[in-house]
Amino acid sequence: MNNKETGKVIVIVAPSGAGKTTIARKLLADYPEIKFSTSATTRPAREGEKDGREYYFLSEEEFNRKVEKGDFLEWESYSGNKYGTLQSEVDKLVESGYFPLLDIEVKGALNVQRIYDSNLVSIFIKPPSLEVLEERLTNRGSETDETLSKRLKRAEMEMQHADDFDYSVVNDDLETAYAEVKEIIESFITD
Ligand SMILES: Nc1ncnc2c1ncn2[C@@H]1O[C@H](COP(=O)(O)OP(=O)(O)OP(=O)(O)O)[C@@H](O)[C@H]1O
Ligand SMILES: Nc1nc2c(ncn2[C@@H]2O[C@H](COP(=O)(O)O)[C@@H](O)[C@H]2O)c(=O)[nH]1
Repeated sequence: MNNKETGKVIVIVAPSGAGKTTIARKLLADYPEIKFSTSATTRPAREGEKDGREYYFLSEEEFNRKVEKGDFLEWESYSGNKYGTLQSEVDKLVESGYFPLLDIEVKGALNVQRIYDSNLVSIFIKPPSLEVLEERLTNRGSETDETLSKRLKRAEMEMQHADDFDYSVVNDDLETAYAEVKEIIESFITD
């Protein structure tokens, strides 16, 4: 499948810790025609993360310059840092015939959804409960007490937006959730 003419975009959205990156990675491994749209962020890199792969890691000043230049399709502040989708990143992938996959938070996803409209599919990944979400974030070991509590607080608001997206999938058992996501994606990219 080639996406150059159609310019379709895939958005996976979820509260932090629900498992969207885990599901996105499985999609990227199974579908060579789907490519990750690398976002920019002011958050420091986690262990094992590489600049230009997980994110473009920017200083606050570099990020703000890009905002002023209008380089972002969307951007948001999240848990004390800024995150944004670069229009050039999405365009580059479409130009090369790929389906860009955006792994972004709720407010940014709502904005991108408005822009791409019917050329976009959005899937909200739900954790089985907020307790499980906390457990997953804690086990991931990526958060301090402060960032964990900010993310959980934000998750409560984000969960209320589940119905604003095209589909919502509960990520309790990973393989079951992934099978549901695959079905949605296959129908979108072949349509
Ligand atoms: N179905 C599942 N059952 C148990 N653990 C899971 C499941 N899905 C994901 N996880 C684990 O939960 C943690 C959070 O998953 P992941 O990093 O994919 O979340 P995320 O939604 O991308 O978070 P963030 O928005 O912060 O990047 C990871 O350690 C992951 O291995
Ligand atoms: N609005 C946007 N949100 C983004 C973007 N890139 C990532 N994200 C989301 O931020 C949170 C936190 O991510 P983390 O890597 O620090 O755990 C998470 O929900 C991401 O999906 C973006 O470009 N725009």
